[in-house]
Amino acid sequence: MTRMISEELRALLKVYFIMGSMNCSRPPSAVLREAIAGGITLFQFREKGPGALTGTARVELARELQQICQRGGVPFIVNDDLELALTLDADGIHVGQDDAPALEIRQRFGSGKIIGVSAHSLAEARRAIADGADYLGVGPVYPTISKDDAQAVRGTAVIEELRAHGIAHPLVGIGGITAANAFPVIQAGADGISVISAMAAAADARAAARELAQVTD
Ligand SMILES: Cc1ncc(COP(=O)(O)OP(=O)(O)O)c(N)n1
Ligand SMILES: Cc1ncsc1CCOP(=O)(O)O
Ligand SMILES: [Mg+2]
Repeated sequence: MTRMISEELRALLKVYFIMGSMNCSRPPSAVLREAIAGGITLFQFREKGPGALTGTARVELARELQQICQRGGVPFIVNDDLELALTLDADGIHVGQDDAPALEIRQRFGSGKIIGVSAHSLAEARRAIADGADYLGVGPVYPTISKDDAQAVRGTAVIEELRAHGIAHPLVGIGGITAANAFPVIQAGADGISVISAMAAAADARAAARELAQVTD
């Protein structure tokens, strides 16, 4: 399979939902179905941190959510775990600066898969692109309650800096993004936004997804 062209990927990044069971007070399957009905364009399975499932239960949840994505026509990305991504034949993987390098992931995962890499600076973005990243996750833009070890809040400055230095790669902003504060992220040059709590903790994930989709359209 050939690498996904940037324009196709840019469209997939518009409303990128990231979730694990520990982010939900309702069954994750129900939250994901609602989010898909509301118009999410990409989903990342991120089952980690306090209260996260492990072992077989984690793999079973991943399979269940992958099936929901497949039925809904939304690509399924795995956070961090290349073995899980390979086992499930996921559509892609997202890795950070402390995870396996994109170069190594590309060698094992194949050319048709989506590889996302977190970048907090111009240098990290350049390295990720050189290593074969398809898209960048840039943040935290705003304060977040969903990642204990998040780096310092950067506002939209890093996104602006990357675009000003000619980085045209597909990218999403991440960290504390809601429908109320998403527009500056797009204005700064992001192709889309990625969120956990704005959708996973919403009483109505479908409405939350719709509101976010309106901002990024
Ligand atoms: C789209 C997107 N952007 C950034 C991240 C953060 O990845 P990382 O820095 O590896 O942190 P963890 O999510 O693994 O805790 C992401 N997951 N997705
Ligand atoms: C995974 C991750 N990486 C940087 S911030 C963050 C958490 C985003 O979650 P929320 O949208 O709830 O702030
Ligand atoms: Mg990671």
